[in-house]
Amino acid sequence: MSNSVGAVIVAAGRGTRMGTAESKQYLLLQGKPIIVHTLEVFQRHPLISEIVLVTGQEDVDRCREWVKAYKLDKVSSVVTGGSERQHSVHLGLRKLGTTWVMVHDGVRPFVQEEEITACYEYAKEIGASVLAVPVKDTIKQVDGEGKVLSTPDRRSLWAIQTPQTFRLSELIMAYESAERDGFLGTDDSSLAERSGIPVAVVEGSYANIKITTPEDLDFAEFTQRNRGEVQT
Ligand SMILES: Nc1ccn([C@@H]2O[C@H](COP(=O)(O)OP(=O)(O)OP(=O)(O)O)[C@@H](O)[C@H]2O)c(=O)n1
Ligand SMILES: C[C@](O)(CO)[C@H](O)COP(=O)(O)O
Repeated sequence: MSNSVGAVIVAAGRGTRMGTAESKQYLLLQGKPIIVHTLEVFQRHPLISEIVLVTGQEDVDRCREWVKAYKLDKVSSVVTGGSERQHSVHLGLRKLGTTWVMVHDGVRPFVQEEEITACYEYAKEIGASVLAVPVKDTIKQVDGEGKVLSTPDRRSLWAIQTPQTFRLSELIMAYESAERDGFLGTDDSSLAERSGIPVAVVEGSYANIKITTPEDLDFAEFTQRNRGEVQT
């Protein structure tokens, strides 16, 4: 049976927490849109055979231009996303034709090749996988009035990232089930978990940030500069 691996890269958000006129995924990092940096990581990865990019309706044309300009020939389609991340992912899943899918945030350009490989290996072994890091801060559950309810044991807490890796057919079923039930999750794994799919955590790097607020841009510039990226 084919073990082909594809990626759905989601970049249809508005980036409100960034507070910029330009959506954060299109802000320049070392002269290149953040989304292009992210796409290039998966374009370069030998495991990935197909990429579907999900973006805002008004950005489809310029994304298609960037796909051509940066020779991102693994991108098979650029599609319009939805009002929530979950809707965007679902629209992307429908366009992919591989056995496995890695769902990845377009604003996480610092994922490393070996992390992508590890996510696939663990997903093959366990059923599904998510890249993550152990939390460094103490986490507390707090009620609506700001009163501390509990302090979970930190040793069991992980900060979940992307890519999140699944058998495409299983993730599509999980998405359809969530849609039927009106369930809205903040990541893909929560939909898989509720459908009974076992998910493994793959320890990654704290550098695999989701560029979300202005201070993340400073970190992103520093990281990109210090990675000495070979301009392609
Ligand atoms: N309707 C949406 C919402 C989010 N995303 C994508 O999902 C990823 C993670 O979402 P987030 O960081 O929350 O991005 P935004 O929703 O754009 O940010 P904000 O919540 O600050 O508006 C991003 O690459 C974003 O573009 C998407 O494709 N479709
Ligand atoms: C999917 C995710 O990046 C895992 O941490 C996160 O849940 C996305 O949340 P957002 O609010 O859509 O950025």
